[in-house]
Amino acid sequence: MATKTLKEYTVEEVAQHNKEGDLWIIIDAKVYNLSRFADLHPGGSNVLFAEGIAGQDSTETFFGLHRHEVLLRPQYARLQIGTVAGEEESIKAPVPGAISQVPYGEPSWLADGFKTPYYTDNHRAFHKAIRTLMHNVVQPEALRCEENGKRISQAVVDQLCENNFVAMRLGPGKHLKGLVLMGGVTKPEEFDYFHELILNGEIARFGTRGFLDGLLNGDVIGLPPVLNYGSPEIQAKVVPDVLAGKKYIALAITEAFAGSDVSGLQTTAVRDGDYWVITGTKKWITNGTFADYFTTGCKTKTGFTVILIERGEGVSTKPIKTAYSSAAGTAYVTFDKVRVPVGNTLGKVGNGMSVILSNFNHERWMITASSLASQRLIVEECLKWATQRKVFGKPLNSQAVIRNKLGRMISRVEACQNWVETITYQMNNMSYNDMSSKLAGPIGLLKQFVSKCGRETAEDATMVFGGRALTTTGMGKLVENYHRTSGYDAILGGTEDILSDLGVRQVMKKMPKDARL
Ligand code: HEM
Repeated sequence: MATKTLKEYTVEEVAQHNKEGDLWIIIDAKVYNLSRFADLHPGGSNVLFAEGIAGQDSTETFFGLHRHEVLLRPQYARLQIGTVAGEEESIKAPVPGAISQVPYGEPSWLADGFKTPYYTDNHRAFHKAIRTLMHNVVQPEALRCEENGKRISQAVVDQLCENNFVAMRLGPGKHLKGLVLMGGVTKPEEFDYFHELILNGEIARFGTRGFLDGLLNGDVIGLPPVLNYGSPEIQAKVVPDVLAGKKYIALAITEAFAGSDVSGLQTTAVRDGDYWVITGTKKWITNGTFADYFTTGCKTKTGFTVILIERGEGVSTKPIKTAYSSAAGTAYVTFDKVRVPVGNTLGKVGNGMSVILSNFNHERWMITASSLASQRLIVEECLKWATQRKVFGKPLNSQAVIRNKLGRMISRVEACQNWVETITYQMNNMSYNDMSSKLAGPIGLLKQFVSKCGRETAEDATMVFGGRALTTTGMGKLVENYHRTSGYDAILGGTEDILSDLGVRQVMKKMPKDARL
């Protein structure tokens, strides 16, 4: 495709084109011909003919009203006809894989001059590879799906799975053996919880919370019970296809009748020879609209049992409308006398509670890691906005009340980051049994703390952005999405109140009998 040659113009030449039918403006040393676009401009045409805009350098006004990405969209980029002689652009397009230079825009291990006890050169290389892949492949898809509510496309899943994305999201372990991770950047035996922490953060940086759950979170919580408790036959049938992105799986525990109080579940599995006959409903099932398998909590004669159900006769799913995008595939699932081979039982009959509990720490930590990265993105948005937005002739950050909010946002996200990293370090260095017994309480407390901090930051960010935080497009769109959806982090995987309670109950259990003031 032929590229347009850009001419150089002087400021005086541009100034001649300042009327209807002949309108040029300068934004950041680039000359745009808006003559034909003016009538199509979403902000109206009259604002473009105002004094100080038509034929003039409108950089400051432009960045008070638009995100930079507007200029990068192909339909607008082609309005550029030249550059201003002797001037250079100062606001650069984001480079795939680049590190933000905004203070606190990145965790400190990525900031210039800061040291870290946790991350190695391999984590840095891995981070760069993941961020580049996310920028090039996932971000455009995330923005599209968040808006149109469609599930992630198979083409994008295929590209992700070429890098063994689903396998990495399950964390370190023997399921990684023999796989090539991110084109070989990290060897399976090198992959640790800090790699996974990086991955969980990078997928959460688009301000698209519904899509984030649609990015195969069902696999992350639905597959581990199969990996850890499924028979060799079931594993051979299910695991390779799910890791390859050919099939999808969802965790189906919660019901309209019962959530955390698993004993109240009403989905029943009754034995009929070599089959279970399963009847019941499940609600809020992430990725359920497109899942091929359901890791399902059932009431059996003796207690609670987890059974893998394949989509087929008697299984139906319908989307539930929730506050976030239906790209998450949140479903209401109905099982109507579904016949499932007894061999699909995961773990022992009646032992479902330990099957489910075994993955809770990982799930909660995973939600926390993504929640933390979304929170940091909002801090970065606020720092940028408070600097570029002028009120009464001064930047927003010249107001003490705004600086105070920023100070609290930064402190919260840094506190969360440090705690998440400390827990991640423990996960890296503890045996599985130690993790189960020692970390359930701390991870519960960590998750409720991070989500609570996130919701406070969502409130503060809304005040900083004002009306812009209420619109799904434009300057405040990320803040709008975060404010509307940060409650998901506070609820999915265990609500804040329940997790806080869990943490304290663990403390009570471990209090020394002779502790006295
Ligand atoms: C290359 C030049 C320009 C392009 C491509 C452009 C494009 C757009 C787009 C796509 C929107 C919709 C909101 C969004 O998605 O961010 C918008 C809104 C707007 N634009 Fe422009 N614009 C340009 C220049 C200007 C200039 C120079 C002004 C100066 C007054 C202006 C004033 C506005 C206003 C007031 C809005 C409404 C903002 C809001 O609703 O908050 N635009 N423009």
